[in-house]
Amino acid sequence: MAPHADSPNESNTTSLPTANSQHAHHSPATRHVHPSPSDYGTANKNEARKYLRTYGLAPPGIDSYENQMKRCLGILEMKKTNIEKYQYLSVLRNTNVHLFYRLLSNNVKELTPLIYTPTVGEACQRWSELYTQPEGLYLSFADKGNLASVIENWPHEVEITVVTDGSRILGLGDLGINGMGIPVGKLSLYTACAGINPLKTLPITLDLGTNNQDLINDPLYLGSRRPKVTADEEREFLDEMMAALTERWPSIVIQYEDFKNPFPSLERYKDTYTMFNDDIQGTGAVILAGFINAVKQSGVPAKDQRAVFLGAGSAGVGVAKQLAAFFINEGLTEDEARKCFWLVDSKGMVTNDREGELADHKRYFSRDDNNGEQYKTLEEVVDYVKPTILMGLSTIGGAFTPQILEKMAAMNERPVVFPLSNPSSKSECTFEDAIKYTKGKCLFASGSPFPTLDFEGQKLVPGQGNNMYVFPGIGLGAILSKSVSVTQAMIYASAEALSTSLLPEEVEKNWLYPAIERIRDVSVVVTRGVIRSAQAEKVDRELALRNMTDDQLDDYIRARMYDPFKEHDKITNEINALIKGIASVEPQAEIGNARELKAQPNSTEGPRSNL
Ligand SMILES: NC(=O)C1=CN([C@@H]2O[C@H](COP(=O)(O)OP(=O)(O)OC[C@H]3O[C@@H](n4cnc5c(N)ncnc54)[C@H](O)[C@@H]3O)[C@@H](O)[C@H]2O)C=CC1
Ligand SMILES: CC(=O)C(=O)O
Ligand SMILES: [Mg+2]
Repeated sequence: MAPHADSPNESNTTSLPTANSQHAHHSPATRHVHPSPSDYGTANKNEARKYLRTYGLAPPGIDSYENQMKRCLGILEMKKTNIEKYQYLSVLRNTNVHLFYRLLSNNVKELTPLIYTPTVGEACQRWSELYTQPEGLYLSFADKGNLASVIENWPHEVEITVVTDGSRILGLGDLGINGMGIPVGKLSLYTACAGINPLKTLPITLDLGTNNQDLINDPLYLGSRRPKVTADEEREFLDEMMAALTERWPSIVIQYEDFKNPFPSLERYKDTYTMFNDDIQGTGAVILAGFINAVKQSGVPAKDQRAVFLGAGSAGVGVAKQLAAFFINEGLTEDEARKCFWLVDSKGMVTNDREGELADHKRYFSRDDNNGEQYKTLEEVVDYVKPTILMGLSTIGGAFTPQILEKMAAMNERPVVFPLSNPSSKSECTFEDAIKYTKGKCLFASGSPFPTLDFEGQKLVPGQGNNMYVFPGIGLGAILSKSVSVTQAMIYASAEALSTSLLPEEVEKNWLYPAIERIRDVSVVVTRGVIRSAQAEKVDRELALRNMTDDQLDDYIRARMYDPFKEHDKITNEINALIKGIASVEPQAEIGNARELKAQPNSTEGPRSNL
C-alpha cells in the first residue's frame, strides 16, 4: 500500500473551496454529522481533517499507514501479557477501526492468537473483571417479549451477526455473558479474513442465566444471576429473537456459536432462516478440508479409514458427519461410512448398550458391534479399534498421551492426529509431543496455533484446523448470493473449496491448510464455492451471479470486500464529489466506528468550523 507521508504543511492533492482559509467557518465542504472516533486518525490528511471537522483535534503531524502500524506494534511489544495486548487491540478497534484492520490484515498470523484463540479464552473468563467499553448487543431473558425494541437500539445496518449464549465458550465451559469475547472475536475475523464491512457486523450475547456458581458469586459479574433457562424457555426466546432480527434486517446471516446444546436450534431454524452453526457445521467443514489433504498424503482409502473421536459433542458429531459425507462421496454406502467412526465421550465409547440414556445427537454413530464390551478409556478404545485417525474435540488438555501417540505411530505409516480443542490449554496434545511421540510420522492439525518445530533438520509447520478458515467465506457467500438458507451442500462446498485453495508450494510442503497470511485470497475461493453451491441448490436470490464465469465471480467478490487500506481514498472521493457537486455525501456511518453504540445524529445539525 502506498504510504500517506504528507507533512503537516504540505498541500494535498485536492483543495477544498475553503481549505486554505484559516478563518473559514461554516464551510459547506464538511460533513454535517459528528466525527466518529476513527475520524481522528493521525493518517488523515489536512483536507480530510477539515472535511471531517477533526482539524486541530489530532496531533498536527500526518502519519503514513506504515508509521501508524509501527507505533501500534511498538506499543503491543511493550505490553507484558497477552491479555494486556488483547485489551490494547480492543481499544484500538473502538477508536480507529480502519487502523485496527490494517494492522490485523498485515499481521494476521501474529495477531490472530491475540484477538482469537487462545487469548480470547482468558478475555472471556475475565470479561466482567476487565470490562471497559461496549462491544455488541446483550439480549436478556428478562426482555423476552420486547426483543425487537432492544434490537432497534443497534444504530447500524447489519449484514451478519454471531450469537452466543455463553454456555460453552471454547473448552472453558459456561461463562454466561462473559462469552461476548467470542462473537466479537469471530466478527473481527469476518472482517479481516473475508472483508465484511465491520460496521455491518453485530456481536450478540444472550443472557439466559448461568449455572456457573463462581460467576453467580462474583460481585463483578455483569450478567443476571438466575439459573440457566429451561430448553423450552430458550426455544421461545430464540424464536422471538430470530423473528425480530430478520424483521429488522431481512437479509441478515445469523451464525450460532458456542451453545452448550446447539442441535435443536440448528434443526429448527436451518430451513427457515439464513443461519448456520459454526461449531457443528463450520468445524465439520474445516476439518473435512484438512482431512481431504491428509488422505492424499496418507494414501489410505476411505473404506480403510478408522476414526476415533475423543468428544461426542457438537463439534465431534459435526466433524464426524462431514467426514462420513466425504466417505459416501468416495463410494461407501451410508452404513459403511457410519461404521468408520467410534465416538468416545466422558463415559467411554458410545455404544447402544451402555448404561444411561444416550443424547439424540450421539445415536447416529453409536456402535452396536461391541459384543457387550464397554471401553472406558481412550487407550482401551485405541487398542480395540486400531484407528488411522485420532480426533480430539473433548476439551481435555493432554488427553492424547505419549503412550497413545506412540500406538498411533506403531499402527500407521501416517496417522492423522488432530487435537482440536481450544484454547491451547485444552488441546489434546501439543505439536511438539505429537511429532516427538510419533517420530515425525503424524499428519497434524490443532484448533489453536502451535509454533513451528525443527525436527531432524526439517522445519515442520503445524496445520491449524480451526473453523476460522471457512466461516468467513460461508458468511460472505450467503450474503453476496442473498441465500434464503445455508444448506448442507453449501457447507460441504466450503470444505471442498478450502481443500483446493493451497498453492503448489504449500502442497509441495505437505501442508493440510493454506498459509494463514493468505486468508483473504483463500476466503475468495471459499466464498465462490459457497455461492456456486447456493446456485446449484437454488437458494440464491442474486441471480445475476449465475451468469458470471469463475473469474468474473472472483472479481465481484473481491470488489465487495471491505479494504481498510482504501478508507482514505473513500474520503478523498467524497471530498472530490462534493467539490464537483455531483454527488451527495455518504452518511458518516459508512466510515465510522464499527462498535460505536451511540447513534449518530442526523444531518439536521448546522455546520461547524472546518478548522
Ligand atoms: N478447532 C475448531 O475449529 C473447533 C474446536 N472446538 C473445540 O472442541 C471442544 C468441544 O466442543 P463441543 O463439541 O462444542 O463441546 P461439547 O460440550 O458439545 O462436547 C464436549 C464433548 O467432550 C466430551 N468429554 C468431556 N470430558 C471428557 C473426557 N474426560 N473424556 C472424553 N470425553 C469427554 C463430552 O462428553 C462431550 O461429548 C471445545 O474445546 C471447543 O473449543 C469446537 C469447535 C471448533
Ligand atoms: C473455534 C471454535 O469455534 C471453538 O473452539 O468453539
Ligand atoms: Mg465455537
